[in-house]
Amino acid sequence: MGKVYNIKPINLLQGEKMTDYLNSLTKPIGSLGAVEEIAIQLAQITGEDFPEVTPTGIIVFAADHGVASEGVSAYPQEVTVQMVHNFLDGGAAINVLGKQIGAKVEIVDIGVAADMERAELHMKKIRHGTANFLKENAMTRDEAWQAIEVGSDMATRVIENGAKCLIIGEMGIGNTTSSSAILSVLSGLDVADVIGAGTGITPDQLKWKEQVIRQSLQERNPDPNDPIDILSKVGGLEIGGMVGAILAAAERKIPVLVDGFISTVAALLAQRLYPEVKGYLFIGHQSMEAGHKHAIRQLEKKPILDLGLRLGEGTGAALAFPILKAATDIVKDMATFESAGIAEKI
Ligand SMILES: Cc1cc2ncn([C@H]3O[C@H](COP(=O)(O)O)[C@@H](O)[C@H]3O)c2cc1C
Ligand SMILES: O=C(O)c1cccnc1
Repeated sequence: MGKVYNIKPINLLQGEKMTDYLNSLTKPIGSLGAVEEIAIQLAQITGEDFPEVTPTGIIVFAADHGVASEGVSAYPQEVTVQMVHNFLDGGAAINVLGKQIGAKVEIVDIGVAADMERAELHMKKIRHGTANFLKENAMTRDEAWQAIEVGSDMATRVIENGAKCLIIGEMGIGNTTSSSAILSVLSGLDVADVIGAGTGITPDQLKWKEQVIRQSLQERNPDPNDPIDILSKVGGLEIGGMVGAILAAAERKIPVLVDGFISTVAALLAQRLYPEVKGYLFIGHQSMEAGHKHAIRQLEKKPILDLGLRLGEGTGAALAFPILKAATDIVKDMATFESAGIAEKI
């Protein structure tokens, strides 16, 4: 069994207080649209009159997938470790976008197949990649819980170092296959509806990917009502890490800015473990990956941006972050009708 997380429902009363305050600011009521909705949710999450989201922390969990050996990705498995070096050298998209929003990017090896030692890398390897879930369970239940704990410990550290908002990202060749398998089980949707081209596979490879997932789900038969059974049978270690990070942030009333398909599937697993988690989540963007809209719908959420991204790493979340910051600035810096001496609605 894993650790128990004490996740409280969000504070609806604080949200009502924020609505009243937003209505007192010098603008027609509701005219800042989704930005106002975000401000209200941030108030509900933090319980604060003036919520803050800076500094924000980014955690990228990296791990390999045994199922990659089935040829379900457009790139070879070695790209995972090569990208980890790239993250540490500052050359990946998430480094650039993280820098733009003043966020530190923490990289966690939670299950990369290759061994590496780098000063800035958090070495938390649980195993050298998952097993090929077409042939056997991806990992044990115990390893699934360990992954969740690594993620929650990591998020706790980032939050204790001052982060007021958490962005989660991932790197793992083959992880759209794992995420589609998880989503199909959690949603009951057919595999064909939740698969996509990932890193850019051909239509023929996509058919094969569908077949691999279909057969894996038949063989492994994960229990739709047991998120840990699903994670251990067809999941990934970086997905478990993201689940744990989300739970730890929610426990500490820290908003989580979720990225694309893979991280939203992790958020869905977290929500199935602890339904209250939902209130703490923002979905940064709508990914091009076909299953993402279904994952978002399962969470009854709306993505902040829709820019045609299909990358992961936390990039779409980092791009959406300035909208969250804008919501907090509006609340903090706008004049009220009273302070500015402007006539209110008749
Ligand atoms: C160079 C490179 C950088 C990436 N950064 C994120 N991903 C994304 O692509 C992978 C998932 O797609 P699939 O399931 O098709 O392998 C994950 O690593 C995801 O983070 C990348 C992929 C590549 C090739
Ligand atoms: O949306 C994502 O997170 C995504 C999509 C394609 C490939 N990698 C990640």
